[in-house]
Amino acid sequence: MVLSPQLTQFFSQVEQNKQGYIERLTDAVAIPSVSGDPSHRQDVVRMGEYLQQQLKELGASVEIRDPGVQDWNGTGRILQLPPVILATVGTDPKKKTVLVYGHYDVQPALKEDGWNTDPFTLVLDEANDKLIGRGSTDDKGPILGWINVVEAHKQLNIELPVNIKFCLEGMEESGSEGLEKIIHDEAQGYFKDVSAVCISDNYWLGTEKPCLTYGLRGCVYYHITVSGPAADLHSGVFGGTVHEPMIDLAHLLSKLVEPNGKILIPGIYDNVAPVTDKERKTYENLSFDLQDLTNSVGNTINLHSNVEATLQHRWRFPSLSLHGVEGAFYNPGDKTVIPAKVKGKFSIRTVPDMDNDEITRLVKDYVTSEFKKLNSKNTCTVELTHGGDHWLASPDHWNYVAAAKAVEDVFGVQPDLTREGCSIPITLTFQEALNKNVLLLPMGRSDDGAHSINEKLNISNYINGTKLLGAYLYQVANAQ
Ligand SMILES: NCC(=O)N[C@@H](Cc1c[nH]cn1)C(=O)O
Ligand SMILES: [Zn+2]
Ligand SMILES: [Zn+2]
Repeated sequence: MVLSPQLTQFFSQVEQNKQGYIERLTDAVAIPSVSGDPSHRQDVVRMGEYLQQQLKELGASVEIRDPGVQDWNGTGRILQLPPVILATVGTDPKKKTVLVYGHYDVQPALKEDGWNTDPFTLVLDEANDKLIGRGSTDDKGPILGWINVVEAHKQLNIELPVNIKFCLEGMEESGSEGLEKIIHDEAQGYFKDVSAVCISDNYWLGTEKPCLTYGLRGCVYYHITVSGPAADLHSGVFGGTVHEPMIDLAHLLSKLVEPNGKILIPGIYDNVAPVTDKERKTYENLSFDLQDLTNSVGNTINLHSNVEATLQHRWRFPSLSLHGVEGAFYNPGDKTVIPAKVKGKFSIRTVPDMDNDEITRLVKDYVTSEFKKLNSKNTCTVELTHGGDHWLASPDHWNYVAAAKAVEDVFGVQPDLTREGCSIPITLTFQEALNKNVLLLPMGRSDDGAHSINEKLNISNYINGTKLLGAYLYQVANAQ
């Protein structure tokens, strides 16, 4: 494979800039832009301002859109949502325009969660090729990767091969509130000339080989609330004399899913698309084995004994997870309390051709009928708290062909074609509102620990990932 002179020049500029790129990620990780915690809302805004400044310094024209306000967790506490950043680099009508989406908010992180180091101080561990810190891989590293590409071209005084339009939000980890409306409102405005969309916000299947991702599961999230007593009760005084909300809830939660992962809600599997022979072939020859799962999980607790079943249950079958119970006693030690009101939280990852409204109807009917069987005098309600649809794109599209060639330019291998088990609901919005192909082009590895403790991005993934994003733009420019 022979690289063009521009790409050769660009790759060597990226190598030279390595220190500067790490410093940029250090600055970004230091801003604790946790969207799910109101006390950090100003930090999310500050992170957005940091990106706007970086983009302006590189010559981008930057606009912001106001997504409005948020009623935090339905508590009546009204919070301003962080701005959506729309930035344009290049407006040449003869060039294609790539829309780049990313998010500048992060998941919560506390040292006490088990981090080895302060989550918001980027640790450079050169011996192990790691950059450790919250947001390093999800999603600050990839966003900065795009900015690094623009900077390298400016330094080299060469034009980008395509126009870039950025759409950066600060609420992805909290349901992307307000973004969907902005995309629809701007479909014939800011987003009008977009040729294709690229999102770098997921991970390689394993740790060795890059991949392109063309599918995501959806997610519907529910709360079951059981309440009875007017206040928490003494279990010695009242235990055995009243219906206990926590006992009712434990029974209900146990009726949702079997320990082997089978969902017990009647009708839930009815609309799951059958596995075709063509699809079966897509699980062959992927750079993934059960040891990759074990390594990422940190234990041998796999439900399925082969790769095909494991990937099918991650990508194309629904799953139900129990997340937690609000209102229950959870501190260390023993407290002899009967909690007055408990809220069980669970979600279902959805797949083609499941329908969110239909799932919610099935969930509500089932939980209500199971509660009736308990003959409890407590009150039980079920509510959908947020939902997003599954997504599937065509990997035969020129956008994917361009990305595959870019992977070969940088890594000298053909990428795996993968789907993902997680959800980025805005992906489907871009596809439907703009009627353009969307590509997921990950930078990080499967063991990066996104959302977990000690989140990391390998230094080589950051640097080669920056090269990949740039090479992709060149291949898009040449695509038919
Ligand atoms: N990087 C994608 C990701 O982690 N997405 C979240 C989105 C989500 C869904 N409900 C709440 N957040 C995921 O959990 O899949
Ligand atoms: Zn993300
Ligand atoms: Zn995330």
